[in-house]
Amino acid sequence: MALLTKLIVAVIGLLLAFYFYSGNDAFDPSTLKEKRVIVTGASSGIGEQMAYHLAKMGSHILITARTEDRLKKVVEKCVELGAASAHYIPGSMDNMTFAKQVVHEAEGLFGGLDMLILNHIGFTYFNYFDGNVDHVRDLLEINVLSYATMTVAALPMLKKSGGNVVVVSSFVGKVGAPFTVPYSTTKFALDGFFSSLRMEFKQQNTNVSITLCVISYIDTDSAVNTVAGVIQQPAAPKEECAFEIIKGGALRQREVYYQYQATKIPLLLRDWAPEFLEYIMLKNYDVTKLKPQQ
Ligand SMILES: NC(=O)C1=CN([C@@H]2O[C@H](COP(=O)(O)OP(=O)(O)OC[C@H]3O[C@@H](n4cnc5c(N)ncnc54)[C@H](OP(=O)(O)O)[C@@H]3O)[C@@H](O)[C@H]2O)C=CC1
Ligand SMILES: CC(C)CCC[C@@H](C)[C@H]1CC[C@H]2[C@@H]3C(=O)C=C4C[C@@H](O)CC[C@]4(C)[C@H]3CC[C@]12C
Repeated sequence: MALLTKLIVAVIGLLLAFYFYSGNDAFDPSTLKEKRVIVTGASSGIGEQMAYHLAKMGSHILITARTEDRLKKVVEKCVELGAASAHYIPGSMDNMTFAKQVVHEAEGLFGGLDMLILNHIGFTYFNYFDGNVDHVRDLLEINVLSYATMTVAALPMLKKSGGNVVVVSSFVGKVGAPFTVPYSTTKFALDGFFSSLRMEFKQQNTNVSITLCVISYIDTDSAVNTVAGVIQQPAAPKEECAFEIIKGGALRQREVYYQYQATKIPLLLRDWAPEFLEYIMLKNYDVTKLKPQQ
């Protein structure tokens, strides 16, 4: 019995060591120098911060979102920060022709592509599901189908460069959570699409990495304004989050967990103690602070 206990402790210790130390490979930001990168949803939030990190690393950057004046300002700052070059293309990702156009623009500007960072999301509400399935469909177009469309369009260039696809998902792309029904649906769909595609790439020896990023609550203006007061967990910094996403993509990691303790650790409970995880998550919500449905 004592031997069994020791064995269990040893196995748990090994598992913990594996979880904490795997993926902590050394990252050299200079590997991004002169690399050709697309960042979607880069007019604000995490996408904007990724553009600034890439600029400091000396990359060629093409950013996109709908709001042209904001994109222009981000590009100007990228140039100041040391980007090899910085460009923008405004448009909406509910239009698949535009999604392809962004990739073709990169081909025209850079003659190839090394990293495709898919980060944009369409607007959604943070409240009880209102029964509107049309909204779920519209959000799937913006949050998922445009990601698939851009990946397909970029694949020939990424195969040539041995490049990376980086997909920004969420903790709620792995576990369901209240007030995120349409949004969580789209993030789960990304996991199905990109995790399956990653395995096909392995079978076919396709030298393109796919990094799915599982992100916890981040202090972007839109997130903080949306969940204000309801979520008790503190928001993590967008600058660090953006850096960890780029790092994971450059290191060709299959998944990035940020913040680790707010994503990977609770996810250990998902398949083994789902009701306990639900209990912890519900404790984290203050429903009395919920804004009225808009
Ligand atoms: N913040 C958080 O707590 C968390 C965020 N994430 C993920 O991180 C990523 C970034 O989130 P965050 O920085 O908070 O979001 P923001 O709201 O700050 O940024 C969203 C970006 O997407 C653009 N966008 C919105 N609608 C469209 C559209 N129809 N077509 C094209 N672009 C559009 C916005 O610009 P514009 O309006 O000009 O088009 C903006 O650049 C998302 O994938 C999100 O799911 C994951 C977990 C937590
Ligand atoms: C272990 C648990 C305590 C963790 C619970 C964390 C939950 C509540 C966290 C994790 C991811 C978070 C959401 C997210 O991914 C992105 C967005 C989009 C943004 O525009 C509006 C806010 C929203 C819905 C976040 C809301 C809060 C979420 C659900």
